[in-house]
Amino acid sequence: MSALTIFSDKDPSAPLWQSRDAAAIGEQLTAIGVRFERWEADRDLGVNPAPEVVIAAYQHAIDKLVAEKGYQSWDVISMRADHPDRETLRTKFLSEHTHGEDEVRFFVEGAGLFCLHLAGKIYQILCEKNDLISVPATTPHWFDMGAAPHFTAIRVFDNPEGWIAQFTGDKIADSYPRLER
Ligand SMILES: CSCCC(=O)/C(O)=C/O
Ligand SMILES: [Fe+2]
Ligand code: NI
Repeated sequence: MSALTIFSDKDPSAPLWQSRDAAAIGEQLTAIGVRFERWEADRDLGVNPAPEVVIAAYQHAIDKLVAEKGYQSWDVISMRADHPDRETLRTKFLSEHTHGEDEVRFFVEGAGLFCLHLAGKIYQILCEKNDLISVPATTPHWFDMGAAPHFTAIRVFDNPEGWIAQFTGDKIADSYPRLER
């Protein structure tokens, strides 16, 4: 079940607010300009699907996003507990960063923790299968896939090159809870 936990960005010791209720989560995230919706990730992908398989299975969802917002490229990120690059990638995404475009992700398997740093608060969003999230461009954030990652997400970009990030150099992520799994 997806979840949202909000902290002050000055105090990681106790959450200010927490919920697993979809409507309540949606309300909080809409208030800060984050799109969060439950879509249907109902296609059978088999075990460890290749990116082409994921794209083909969810072309209808990609087409919908492209028609809505004119996105220009997309890819698939899939991580498993035995992936040889899991630690390197976990460390990279755990560094606070921004993008010059909205961060649009559709989770079609597993889960990951998005952490947004905005308006003096940290919004930790546990995204799970079926969740579509769009984080506004320039929002400082980090992402935790956990020590034993298991997720597949479609990433949709507003530029032909794909994933481009600017790291803020802020070590704030080190003080906040990580994905517990
Ligand atoms: C579920 S996609 C996570 C990796 C990524 O693309 C990103 O920008 C994290 O912040
Ligand atoms: Fe990001
Ligand atoms: Ni799975």
